[in-house]
Amino acid sequence: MLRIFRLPLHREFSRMKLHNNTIRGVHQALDAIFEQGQYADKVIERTLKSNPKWGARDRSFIAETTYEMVRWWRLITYLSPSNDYWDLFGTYWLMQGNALPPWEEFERLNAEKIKGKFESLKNPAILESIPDWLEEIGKKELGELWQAEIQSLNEEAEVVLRVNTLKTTRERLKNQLAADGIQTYIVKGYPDALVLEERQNVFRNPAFKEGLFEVQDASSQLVAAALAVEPGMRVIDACAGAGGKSLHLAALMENKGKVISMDVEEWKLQQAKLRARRNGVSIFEPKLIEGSKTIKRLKESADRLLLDVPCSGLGVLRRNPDTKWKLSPESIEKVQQTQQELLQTYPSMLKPGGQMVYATCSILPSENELQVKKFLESEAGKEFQLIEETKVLAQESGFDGFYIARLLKK
Ligand SMILES: C[S@@+](CC[C@H](N)C(=O)[O-])C[C@H]1O[C@@H](n2cnc3c(N)ncnc32)[C@H](O)[C@@H]1O
Repeated sequence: MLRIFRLPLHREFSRMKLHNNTIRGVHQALDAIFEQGQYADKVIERTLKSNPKWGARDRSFIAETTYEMVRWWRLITYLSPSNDYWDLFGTYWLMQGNALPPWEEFERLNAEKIKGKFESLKNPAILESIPDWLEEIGKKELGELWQAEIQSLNEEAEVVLRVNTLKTTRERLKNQLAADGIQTYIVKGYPDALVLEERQNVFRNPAFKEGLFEVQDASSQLVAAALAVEPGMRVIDACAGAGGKSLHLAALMENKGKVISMDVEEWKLQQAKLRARRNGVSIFEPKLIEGSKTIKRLKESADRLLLDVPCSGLGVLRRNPDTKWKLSPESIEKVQQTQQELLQTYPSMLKPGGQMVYATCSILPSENELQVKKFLESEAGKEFQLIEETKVLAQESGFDGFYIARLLKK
């Protein structure tokens, strides 16, 4: 069998008979992602809902094939004889060393030709399936670390759970999931994490519905932990989104004190509210940011402040491979401006002697240590001191790329 490069080989799928209508499901999803610019996770959710007759294996085939094709889109389109969806799927299928059935839809595909084209390919951006501008930025910012980093970010993400210690322990949850046939393992350095041995949908499991865990990458679990919270504190999570880190903070605080979860998007805070209820978190207080007044009213009111700022998301490409096709140098520049604006204004909410964490899910120094440096050198940063910073690269951790800086307000 021909296997021309290191695309993850889904053995389960390669033995599977191809069905015309599941491949059409993949086409439909790709069309919504690339032609209509929709987000991959939402598209897959909707595509799967649109056909209740698909069984569990068909569903995971559609979801995983779509994700992998999005990840390797540039390389696939380069190797494919045309941009027709059948040619693109057929190319992807052959690239993994699978055989194609003798259907007329696949008539134009020639495995040897594809292999030859791949072997003579030298352009690193096409080989890693990223836009040219990203290859340039990555090389400029990360130097010799870039090649291994982008390779690592092109791998399939593991599914990691964060145990809700307000309701259970890691050991108990591990056993409970094992009894349901879900095997997990623990990783040193991540006290609340359980990693699934095999990718599967855990949202239907009763333990999820009871709020015993959340799905949250291991690197992301380091963020709330870095804030050194204690029960009884007043903590502001200023970019709380749907509350992933607020829930973790509340668990670390043993549900004592207050977590004020702020965001500019009301619908995200509504989601956070539902999750807080499921998690048994009672110290959660959502607060919509309506302008600079909301920030001013909270002047020097927090013992701890989390700035989990909007970012390029380049550290979480494993999970959101469509990000690389949606970003641009301009959009990264814009988000960097927002990051510095938030750094200039939000720390006013912290009490003197309080601590804050600035975090991103990016691997670019220009969103990370250089932003913190700029802040510390500015008027607003004069009273702050950097205590520690952690640069999490995917190639070293095996999980998402993150940046976490802890600062003290003197
Ligand atoms: C990286 S996400 C936060 C993820 C979240 N902390 C979690 O753990 O799930 C950044 C969030 O910042 C929010 N945001 C964007 N502009 C903002 C602003 N000016 N002030 C506060 N939050 C903002 C976005 O809506 C988004 O939810």
